[in-house]
Amino acid sequence: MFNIAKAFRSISIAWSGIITLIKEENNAKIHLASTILVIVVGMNLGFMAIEWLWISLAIAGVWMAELINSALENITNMVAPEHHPLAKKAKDFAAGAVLVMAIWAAFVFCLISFPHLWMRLVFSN
Ligand SMILES: Nc1ncnc2c1ncn2[C@@H]1O[C@H](COP(=O)(O)OP(=O)(O)OP(=O)(O)O)[C@@H](O)[C@H]1O
Repeated sequence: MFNIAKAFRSISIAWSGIITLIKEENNAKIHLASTILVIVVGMNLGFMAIEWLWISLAIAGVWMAELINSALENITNMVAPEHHPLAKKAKDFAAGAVLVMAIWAAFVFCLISFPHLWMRLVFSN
């Protein structure tokens, strides 16, 4: 039978994972600042629904990549606390995944915001 209390507990645990990430990981603080900045800029420039769809996908993608990267980092640290070439590979691959998502997110943001900025410039004169 569906247990609503268990479902809420799972959500609460997942949320606390995100909070721990923000508290402990420097990159997550950068993602948080970028997320807030993008939302503020998007609201200011008046992004349309379809544009918010892409922006939100990009933001969620970066957060997902960072969460998975940090999970893999922790598992790697547990399995191989000493220096190991495979541990290095695992961490570097996971970090690469975050970089790929961050570059794509920056591309999406530029692609969406530049035409808005351009229109602002043209019609402000
Ligand atoms: N056990 C290890 N064996 C070999 N190389 C490692 C090991 N641990 C870390 N490294 C190398 O050092 C780099 C930095 O590792 P670290 O654990 O500090 O993560 P990080 O990249 O600083 O992540 P974050 O800043 O998100 O905490 C890794 O990307 C990897 O190249």
